[in-house]
This record gives sequence, C-alpha cells and structure tokens, in this order.
Amino acid sequence: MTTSGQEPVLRAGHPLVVAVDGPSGSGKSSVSKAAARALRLAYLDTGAMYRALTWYCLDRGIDLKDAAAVENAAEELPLEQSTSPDAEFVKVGGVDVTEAIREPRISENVSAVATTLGARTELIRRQREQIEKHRNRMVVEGRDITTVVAPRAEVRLLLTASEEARLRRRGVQLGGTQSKEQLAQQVLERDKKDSTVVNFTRAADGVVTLDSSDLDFRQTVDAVLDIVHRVLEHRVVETRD
Ligand SMILES: Nc1ncnc2c1ncn2[C@@H]1O[C@H](COP(=O)(O)OP(=O)(O)OP(=O)(O)O)[C@@H](O)[C@H]1O
Ligand SMILES: Nc1ccn([C@H]2C[C@H](O)[C@@H](COP(=O)(O)O)O2)c(=O)n1
Repeated sequence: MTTSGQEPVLRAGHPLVVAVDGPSGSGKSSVSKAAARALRLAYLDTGAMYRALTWYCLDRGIDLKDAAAVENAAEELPLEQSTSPDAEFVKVGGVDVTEAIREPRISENVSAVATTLGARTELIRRQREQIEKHRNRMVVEGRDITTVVAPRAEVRLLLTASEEARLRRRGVQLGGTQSKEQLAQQVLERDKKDSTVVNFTRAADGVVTLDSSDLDFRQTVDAVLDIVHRVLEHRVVETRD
C-alpha cells in the first residue's frame, strides 16, 4: 500500500515492465528474480540468452570471430527459456544447458558473441517478443534493457556496486574456488569487453541508480521494490490530476 492509500503495483492487466541493467556481479539476476516474485511478474534473464547462443556456437564449432556465422546462429537458435522467477531453466534444441551456460568456458567466450551486432539485433527482437507475450508484465535484466530493449519501461534501474563488493560477491557465489586474478578476469575484464557495445555504467536519462555496495541482499531487493512503488504511486497521482 502506498502513502496515497492506493495499491498501484498489483493491478492485474496494467503494464509493468521493470528494466534492470548493471555490471557483472552487481546482483541483477538474483535481485531481479526476487523482485519479480514479490511483484508477481514474469522474469527474463537476457544474459542467459547470450550465454545460450555462445553454448550453441561452441557446440557447432562456429568461429566466434565470424560475425556472419554468429548472426546466422542467433537467427536459428532453438531456445527455450523459463520466464518464471521460480523455475530456472534454459534449453537449446531440447538439451538442458541451465548449468552448462554458467561454466567458465562460456563466461570466457560470451563477450565475443555479445559484441556481434547482428546477433544482438536478433536477441533484442526475441527479448521484446517475450515482453509482449507476457503483456508487458515482466522484470527484465541485462546490460541494455533500460536503453535499447525497453527504453519506455515503467521502471528503469541501474543496479551498481563497487568493484570490491562485486568481486567479493562473485567469489562467495563460486564457493571460494577462484583466485583473485580469475575473479578479476571473469568480472572486470568481461565488463570492459562488453562495454564496447553497450553502456551499463552510467544511468541514461530517466534511469534510477541504485548503489548496493553497502546493502545486503534483502535490503537491495527492498530498495528496488520501494523504487517501483514510488514510481507507480507517482503515476497514479499523475493519472488522477
Ligand atoms: N546486495 C547484495 N549483497 C550481498 N550479496 C548480493 C547482493 N546482491 C546480490 N548478491 C549476491 O551476489 C552474487 C552475484 O549476484 P548476481 O549473480 O545476481 O549478479 P549479476 O549482476 O546478475 O551478475 P552477472 O551479470 O555476472 O550474471 C549472488 O550470489 C547474489 O546472491
Ligand atoms: N542485455 C544483455 C545481457 C547480457 N549481455 C552480455 C554481457 C555478458 O558478458 C553476457 C552474459 O551476461 P550475464 O549472464 O553475465 O549477465 O551477456 C549483453 O551484452 N546484453
């Protein structure tokens, strides 16, 4: 319930796209999933789509430097992906690749695919199709959601955290199995490559920045929900005026 006494978030049928961008390890996936659950919205992990395409290219022996071949692969990619925040799965051609797309060999190669512009065009098309299919009620997270995929989303957020926090979180997430150098490679180097084609370090006009460096997971989710409520409350007031 908001201060205006209305419940703006859960009105069935009203469009509510929450677009979340941010660098690696900032908490986009885990926080977006929890927010989608709380808001009863669908959830789309767009990074998983780039990862699935990378898996498919490697599986088919496609040279990732061959832009035309990667673009073709994007167009034919037989992808099935969960859009429920409660059931994570990704399948390519019927093969369950949910775990495989998180392996280091995919993380090390995904930037080559994500920086292939023709492949981006196709995946962006599919992402917009998913948003529409869910009647514009979805939390969508990635690197270019607030700016390219859904620039007219009701809520647009840039989730950031200091390098130190992001490296620490990723280290814990991987069970302390990675050296400092490996973590830096997987988090900072990947961001550096990815940011040659998309901007996810500075908030575009109208995008709210949420710095989670000093927040724990729960506090970050609550801060996101607060922003969503505030934006929607403002919309309700505007509609009434
Ligand atoms: N505010 C927070 N405080 C502490 N840990 C957090 C916070 N937010 C997320 N985490 C944890 O940090 C880890 C990384 O989060 P997550 O995988 O969601 O990041 P991401 O931005 O989606 O990364 P990538 O883009 O590389 O996939 C997870 O283990 C998650 O539970
Ligand atoms: N909208 C998006 C989503 C992801 N990417 C790229 C950047 C990452 O290197 C890769 C995997 O994403 P992650 O699972 O780590 O979030 O995909 C992108 O360019 N645009």
